[in-house]
Amino acid sequence: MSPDSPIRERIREACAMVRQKTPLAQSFTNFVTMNLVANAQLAAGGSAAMSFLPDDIVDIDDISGASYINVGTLLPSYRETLEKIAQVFFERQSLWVLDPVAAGLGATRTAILRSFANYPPTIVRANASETIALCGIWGISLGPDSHGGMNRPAGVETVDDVDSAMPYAIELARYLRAHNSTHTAAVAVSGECDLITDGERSFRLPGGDAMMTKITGAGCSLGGVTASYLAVSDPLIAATAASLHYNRASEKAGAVAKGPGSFQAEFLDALWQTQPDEICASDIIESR
Ligand SMILES: Nc1ncnc2c1ncn2[C@@H]1O[C@H](COP(=O)(O)OP(=O)(O)O)[C@@H](O)[C@H]1O
Ligand SMILES: Cc1ncsc1CCOP(=O)(O)O
Ligand SMILES: [Mg+2]
Repeated sequence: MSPDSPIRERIREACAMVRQKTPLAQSFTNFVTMNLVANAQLAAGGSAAMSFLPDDIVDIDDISGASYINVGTLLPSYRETLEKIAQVFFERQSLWVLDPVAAGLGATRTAILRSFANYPPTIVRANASETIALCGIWGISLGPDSHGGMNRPAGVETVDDVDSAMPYAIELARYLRAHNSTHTAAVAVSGECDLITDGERSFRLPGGDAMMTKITGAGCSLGGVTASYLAVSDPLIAATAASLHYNRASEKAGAVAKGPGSFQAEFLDALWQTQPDEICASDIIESR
């Protein structure tokens, strides 16, 4: 992507707006990484609120710029609760991000994710295996020889690479645009070289530090920060800006950290310190 692409100015503007407006993006997320989600949203410039009760979620939605649902840890009540919340978001045309953590693993998680097909999010943020598995659960395939779907549960970590998930991500983004209530969407597939697509345009985002795979919550917190950006920009720009912010910050953290513990602390500092001009100047490889 050329240095003078209009996309870069939209990314810079989104980064500036998150800092200026401190948008609230609420989260219904897992217990393992909830604290990092909130701290990453604050370090990126946003504000956070975590809730698990449908009526509370709706009240917070009234004052939120976007919301985030992450299915990493489940309780028995979630089977009904999460479908109801997604339906309310759909009816209210609320903007929201889904992280389908461990998609394909377990009957309850699969039933919850399947229910979201009727009330889909604005953005799906996932690793490659979760992206492929979610397409299988929602009946989105690439044709007779595609392998995606429920037969590839990977747990929390990916067992696929971003390149193999790319055709699925493109179809998934097209599904979101056709079926969600705002008809705008993006899919962010994280990995060694991230992919962001709206079903028409696709960006590959090289860089970032591999130590991100050694802290739990790197992906979950990226989902939360993506929601912070969605509160101030359109889905394609929000997903791109959040992922670029993460990559530039993780590179800074990787340069000074001595292991995963100091890396996480250095990463939060770097999220806070990394500026819009640096983020929008990132290497972005566009493919159509
Ligand atoms: N090999 C890697 N090198 C650099 N950055 C990576 C690598 N793998 C993942 N990341 C980054 O870590 C963050 C979380 O991605 P990932 O680990 O794929 O999500 P999840 O934790 O949901 O599986 C993203 O910002 C992604 O770009
Ligand atoms: C370990 C674990 N178990 C259920 S959720 C979770 C955290 C996953 O975090 P991430 O997807 O960001 O690695
Ligand atoms: Mg994850």
